[in-house]
Amino acid sequence: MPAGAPGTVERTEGSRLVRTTKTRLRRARAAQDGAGPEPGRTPAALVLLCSVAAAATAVAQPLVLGHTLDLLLRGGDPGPWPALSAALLVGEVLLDSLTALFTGRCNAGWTASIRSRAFTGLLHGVPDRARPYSPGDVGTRLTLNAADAGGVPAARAALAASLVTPAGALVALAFVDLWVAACVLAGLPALALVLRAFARDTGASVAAYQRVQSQIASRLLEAMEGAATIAAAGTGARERRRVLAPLAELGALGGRMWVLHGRALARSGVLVPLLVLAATAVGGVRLASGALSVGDLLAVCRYAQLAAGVGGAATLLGAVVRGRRARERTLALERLPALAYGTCDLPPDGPGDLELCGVRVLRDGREVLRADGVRVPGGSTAAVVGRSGAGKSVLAAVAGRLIDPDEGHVLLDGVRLDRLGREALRTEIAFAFERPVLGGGTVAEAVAAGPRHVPPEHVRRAVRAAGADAFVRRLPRGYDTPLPSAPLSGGEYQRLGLARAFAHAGRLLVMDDATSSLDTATEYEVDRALRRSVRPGTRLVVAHRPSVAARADRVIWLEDGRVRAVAPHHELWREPDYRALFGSGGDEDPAPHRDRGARPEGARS
Ligand SMILES: Nc1ncnc2c1ncn2[C@@H]1O[C@H](COP(=O)(O)OP(=O)(O)OP(=O)(O)O)[C@@H](O)[C@H]1O
Repeated sequence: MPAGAPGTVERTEGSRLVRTTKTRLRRARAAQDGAGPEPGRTPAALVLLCSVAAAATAVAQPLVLGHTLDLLLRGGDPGPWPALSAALLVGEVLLDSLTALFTGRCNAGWTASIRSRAFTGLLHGVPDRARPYSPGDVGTRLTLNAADAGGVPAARAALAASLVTPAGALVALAFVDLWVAACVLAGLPALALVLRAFARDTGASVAAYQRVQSQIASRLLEAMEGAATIAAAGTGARERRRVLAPLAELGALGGRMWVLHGRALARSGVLVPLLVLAATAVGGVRLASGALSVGDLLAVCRYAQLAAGVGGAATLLGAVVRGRRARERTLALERLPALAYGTCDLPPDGPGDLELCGVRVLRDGREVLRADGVRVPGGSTAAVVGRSGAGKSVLAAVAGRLIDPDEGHVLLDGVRLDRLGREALRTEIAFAFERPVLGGGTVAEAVAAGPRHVPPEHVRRAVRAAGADAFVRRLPRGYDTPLPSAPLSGGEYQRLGLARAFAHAGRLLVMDDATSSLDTATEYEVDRALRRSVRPGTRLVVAHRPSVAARADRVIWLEDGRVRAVAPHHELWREPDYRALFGSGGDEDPAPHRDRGARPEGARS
């Protein structure tokens, strides 16, 4: 390919200059973004091509067969016509097989692509915005709906081709005999009306069916997650009724779709034979008057059948309608608002100064957080406290840019978080959660997984710091134990999440209730190890325990989404409202460990 040829681009790969086509480059970029390869248009075009070719052979057959029959009846030499008839028959079978093959490939390609786009949209989306979609709903959208949506291009191609046959048959019919063609043409509008009504009525039912289907999946998953609670409360029967409650509606909607389908088939099932009968009758009259030969009559009957075959498009039309509704559901995931990243970097070796300036977060029209002028100096620890629902997790998410505030901005070492590049953001800010999700792989792989490569010795150091080394070593294969088969308690799993955050700690570490499952002594040990062995930086710790607040340099006290005070724990402790947060009505501080090295009662040495 000559340099600078149209449609080509040059790029460097290491020291090599690589020339590639724009299409390939676009596909490679899509794959890099995690969107998976773009589906080629070829398979859908091939389905159309093969279906149209099959339709053309079907249309040609009656003419050729009729002519062959006439030649044979006359007793003369039929020449190449019998061979041509046989070739058309074989050709149609072959083309039908190819259509089936390409349809399968096309469906698989589109389904994979749609699923991967929806999945990428979900992963890139702001987590907060994905909240309305329950796991069961997401599962349905990514599986059933993606498969239905993936079938649309092939179904649409087949639908287009299925209209070629009746149209071609009508033209051929007109070529053989105008009277019979006029007779068939007169009946076609009735068939078209049947199809139109089917498409219109079925659309609404399909959308409702898909919604109810995902409702059941969501409830089932909720029940599975809460299996222990259900068993303990003895509410199995009630839960079963709750999960299956939408089944009646699903059944009714499914029944309605079958009724619509059946009605369309029945109507066309009555119309088609009537039409064929009328065409045969007109053809018979024309044969008797000598206007048609026997072969012509054969062709006329077959063409009337093919032209009336437009009724068979109902099934394909149903697939297209269902697929389009399903596509709307996968698109909702694909188009979840994603965070846009800037191009700025952080100043090298910054201490991790954090500042929230004029921050407001609104949800459903309600202000769930307002924080202005809240500063956490680099290298210090701030505890975020407040009653349940006060906005602690929202503040943590804004501070680490899991979500963007609706107003205001957050500064890290003087740089606005929304102007930072993705890499700088994710390598410099680490998160640990109450219920981490560590995925598959081995224990070591799960802890190492993250924005930067973590060597094995750092993994072990992080696991030790999180107080997880002892139980990890007791696992059947130690650090190489696959996580799904590791018998871990909630607290142990939480510590692995902490270990992952420690292994990737940058200049800001946000811990959202990440030690809630640890006993006080272990939590204290983890805190000490965090100060000693994890990369120094700023810590923002959402806490419910006074011991955590007491060890922090300052406490950000939230009340109903507003910052009530920012001060050290021992100063705030003088306020009865603050003490009440920790269930302490008296003046005695249950966590008198204000110094960094102080140790709670019961802590091991
Ligand atoms: N995506 C959202 N949509 C609607 N409301 C939301 C959303 N995210 C948070 N909220 C609301 O914001 C408020 C603060 O939530 P947040 O999770 O920050 O509370 P919290 O202080 O961390 O509570 P807890 O201690 O119980 O975890 C709550 O009333 C919550 O319902």
